[in-house]
Amino acid sequence: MSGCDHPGLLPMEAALERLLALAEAAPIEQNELVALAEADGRVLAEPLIAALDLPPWANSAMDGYALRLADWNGQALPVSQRIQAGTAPVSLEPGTCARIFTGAPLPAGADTVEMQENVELDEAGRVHFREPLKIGQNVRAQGQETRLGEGVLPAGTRLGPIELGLAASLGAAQLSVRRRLRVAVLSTGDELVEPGQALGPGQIYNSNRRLLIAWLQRLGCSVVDAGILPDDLQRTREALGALGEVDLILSTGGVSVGEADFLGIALREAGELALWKLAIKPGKPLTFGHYQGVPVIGLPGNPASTLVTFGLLARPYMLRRLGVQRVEPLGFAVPAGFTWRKPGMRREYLRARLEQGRVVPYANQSSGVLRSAAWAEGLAEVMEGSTLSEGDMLRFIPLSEILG
Ligand SMILES: Nc1nc2c(c(=O)[nH]1)N[C@H]1C(S)=C(S)[C@@H](COP(=O)(O)OP(=O)(O)OC[C@H]3O[C@@H](n4cnc5c(N)ncnc54)[C@H](O)[C@@H]3O)O[C@H]1N2
Ligand code: MOO
Ligand SMILES: [Mg+2]
Repeated sequence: MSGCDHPGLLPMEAALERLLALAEAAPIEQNELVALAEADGRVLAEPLIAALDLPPWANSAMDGYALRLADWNGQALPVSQRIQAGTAPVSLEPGTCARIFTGAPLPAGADTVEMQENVELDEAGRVHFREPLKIGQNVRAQGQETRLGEGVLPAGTRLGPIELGLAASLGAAQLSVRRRLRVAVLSTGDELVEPGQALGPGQIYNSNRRLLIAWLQRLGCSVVDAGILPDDLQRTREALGALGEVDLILSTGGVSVGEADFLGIALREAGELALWKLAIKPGKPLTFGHYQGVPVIGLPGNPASTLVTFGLLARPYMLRRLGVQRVEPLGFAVPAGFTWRKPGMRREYLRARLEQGRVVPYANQSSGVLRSAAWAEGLAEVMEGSTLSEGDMLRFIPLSEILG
């Protein structure tokens, strides 16, 4: 495999680097306190600091008997108390053991738990332990997971079920999170009609709007639906200018070189385009600019181009504005289940599946075919300038890594 530069097309890494630098220059810095129940998908604004030791007290990892090992010389021990989870034990009487259950606090004086399967009880109810016993066995020490005051999650953490569970375990009822990113979604195209309406000649249904709004909602954004914009320069200027209250305008279509592609023109007259034309397929005419100070990402109109550029470029940009550090999907290396004979000038993101551990691309990779992505489990990355034989390794980015 070898790299290959295309004059005028920006390589993927450079495009992403530029976008992330633009994001860092426009960070969202307002925070809000939200209940845990509302925090899924949000970004932590301040580190989560442990307000207690976890576990708060030493407890038993097993159902069994607690003893002080130094008190035991092989003799049977009487049971002096019974301790269930949720109760407070008294100190262990010397020369005795305590009946104890999983998650119950260890009584002061005890340091070891034996599981009930390993002991025998005699008629007098005394417990016969067997060698060997190891001091501390089956005891979960106070603070073994987390110490009071310790930083548990850094600011910039994207909260999901695991982080919310962890915050709950530390007793946090509310978290300080970045406010939602406000994103306007604009669909450009004279041909677009909303589902539910009849199609006229030359018309198609608007799929990008639904795709993007659902995706943005999963990302925790607050969405302004700016509807459909006709292919008209003056209307484009007006529409962009009317969306001032948002953090980002996300449009689809109108960024290529056609005579009805006005989004790029409107952005260019408003100032410098920070980004246009990338060495990727699909997604070449991806555009970034500003309109009256508001960042605008112009996603190419073809639905698979919208999907790829949103997932691999716009999504990282948006997360970085909220302070998330790791914003790019990792993916993993898998062997190709296909051959690739013609090295391309652009890096390709094939809509593909894994079959028997190998990447199989959808047969029709046209950027107009959204069905390819519904069939796919991920994006298979074919580097610019490379050829592939079956079994050669390439990166596979599961859609699940970028869809939320
Ligand atoms: N002469 C050239 N033509 C094109 C080039 C080029 O380099 N030279 N690039 C092609 C590539 S690559 C792409 S990608 C598209 C991008 O076009 P635009 O972003 O300008 O988008 P449109 O022209 O408005 O639409 C493209 C295509 O997508 C359909 N579309 C648009 N919006 C939606 C929507 N909301 N829902 C469903 N489908 C949508 C539209 O009907 C077109 O078929 O340009 C190539 N052309
Ligand atoms: O970049 Mo376009 O998205 O190849 O079809
Ligand atoms: Mg066009």
